[in-house]
Amino acid sequence: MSISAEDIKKLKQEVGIAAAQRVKSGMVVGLGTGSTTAFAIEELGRRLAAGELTDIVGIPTSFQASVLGKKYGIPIRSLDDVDRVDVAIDGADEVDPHKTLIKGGGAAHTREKVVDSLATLFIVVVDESKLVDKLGSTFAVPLEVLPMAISPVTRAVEKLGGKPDLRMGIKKDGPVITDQGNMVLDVTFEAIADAAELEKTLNNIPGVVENGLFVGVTDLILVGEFKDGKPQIREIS
Ligand SMILES: O=C(CO)[C@H](O)[C@H](O)COP(=O)(O)O
Repeated sequence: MSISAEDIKKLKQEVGIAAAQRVKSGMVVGLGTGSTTAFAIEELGRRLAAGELTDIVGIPTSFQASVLGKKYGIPIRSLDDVDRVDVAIDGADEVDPHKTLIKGGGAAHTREKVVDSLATLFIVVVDESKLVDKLGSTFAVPLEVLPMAISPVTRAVEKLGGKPDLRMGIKKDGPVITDQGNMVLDVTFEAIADAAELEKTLNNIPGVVENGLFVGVTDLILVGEFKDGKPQIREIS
């Protein structure tokens, strides 16, 4: 049974709020990127304004997360200002049964990997449509690539059996440019047998800044799903 866009939005909201409710006063919080995390950031702001939370700071994983954090009154800091990240809340494009992720639908996976990997507790927030048996079945692996290296990186991933596609802007002519001024190649692989190995192989190609495979980083997944017609949250740890 397919879920409507409205129902998916509802599930994103539920898991975003649930993740934000796990944050405690005094914590350094990694603020992920995307429509699901946006609900978490909004809930953090609501809790701060209501006095349920005090003294948190947010480490944004993108320009967009920074803008949202400021909008909702979360003090924004950089990794230079803190010595730890207590919890990070972030979305994903695919989640497999080993808690391995593909991220980067918002072209923010490079900063996301830095912040999410540092977190003592990394919470992934997704609706049930993101769960897959095999990684790569619905989403390509995004690579952030230095613009001057697009051609050699394209050839290198083709040699690995991947089909690269330069990500183009939707409301912009030309390629998507990341927060770091780079481009994104979305690479489709027929099968990803060993995600850990592929993550390393891709990052070893000169010119690749980071790829969207997140292996061994996830601590907890909150999945929004419908059961008996009602939205509920399943925890996978
Ligand atoms: O990796 C990401 C951005 O780079 C997002 O977390 C991912 O694309 C999920 O987004 P959404 O919550 O909007 O479905």
